[in-house]
Amino acid sequence: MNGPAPVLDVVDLVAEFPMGHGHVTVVDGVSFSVAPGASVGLVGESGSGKSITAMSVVGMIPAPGRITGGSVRFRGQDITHASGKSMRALRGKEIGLVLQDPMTALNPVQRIGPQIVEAIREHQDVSRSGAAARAVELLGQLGIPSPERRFHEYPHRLSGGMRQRVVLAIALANDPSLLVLDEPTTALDVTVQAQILDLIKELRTRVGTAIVLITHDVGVVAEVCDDVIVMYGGRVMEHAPASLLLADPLHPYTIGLLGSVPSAGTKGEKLATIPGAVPSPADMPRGCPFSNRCKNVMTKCEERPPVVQFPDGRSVACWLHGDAAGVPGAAVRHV
Ligand SMILES: Nc1ncnc2c1ncn2[C@@H]1O[C@H](COP(=O)(O)OP(=O)(O)OP(=O)(O)O)[C@@H](O)[C@H]1O
Repeated sequence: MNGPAPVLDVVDLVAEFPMGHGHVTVVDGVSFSVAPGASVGLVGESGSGKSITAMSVVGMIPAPGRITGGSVRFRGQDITHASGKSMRALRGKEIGLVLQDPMTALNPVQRIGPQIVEAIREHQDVSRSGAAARAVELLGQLGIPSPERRFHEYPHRLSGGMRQRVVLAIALANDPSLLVLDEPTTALDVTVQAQILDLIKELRTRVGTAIVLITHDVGVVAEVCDDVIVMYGGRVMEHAPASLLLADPLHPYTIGLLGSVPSAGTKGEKLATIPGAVPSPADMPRGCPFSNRCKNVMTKCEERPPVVQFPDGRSVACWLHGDAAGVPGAAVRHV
């Protein structure tokens, strides 16, 4: 790949949880990279491995889960198996993180303002009053009314959406190089969502922050993401520039997720529901994990599909495209 060195480079990542005498693989050979100022969206149904991918990247895979293959590089440094201490230091400053449950990131017995102030002062040489002013400014930018008053509230006094914005304020406070967001706007109303997306975009251009964003919202994908990774059964089914993926999805799973008439105009719409349910990781079909729900299933799908890389930047793991070796410029990678 040409251009600036990626902020984040994930190669063939595998993550497993122990089960009985064996284990289940919940992230299975995921690769992607994010350049400075670029953004990648992770989409897919619940249980497809998006959160565990994101948590593996930031060193927070919940025990007893662990990374058993592949690598994660942050600004050129291998952090795949970095210690908890060094990852905590990175997460405070260079990696901003917003997970689904905002309470896990907040101290319930400390007022929210001082929590943001502490996050700033831990990594920047600023006075307490300077950091407090910055905290109030951030809360205001995130659409929190009366931020000076809210500064003194405890987390439990705030609604879920407000708490989520406090976590965002902490994640944004130190101008991180990488921002990992798991459904950051799901609980929020449309106006606040738009404010937050604007702030994320501003950070990309001003600081060059690289973004990894998990979302169920097609509108958010269209608005924020340069590239999209569609996951299912822990695997990448399709990876493409967002505009191409929304206009012309290749994988039957992506087509199902986007509904029958996908277009970049499906703003604010949730991903569609596909008949059938995601099997548990232990019951995934062999070969293509989507084969037992796929309208286009073929005998061949009992074998693991190769990843076909098209010259326009799209890649897809599906036997329907498995003969793309004949397409000029296409590359087929057997995994
Ligand atoms: N602590 C855990 N122990 C065992 N299995 C887990 C654990 N956490 C997640 N899993 C399993 O890992 C798989 C991937 O889960 P993950 O949370 O990454 O999916 P997801 O795509 O992010 O879904 P959602 O959109 O609901 O967050 C699921 O099958 C889930 O059951």
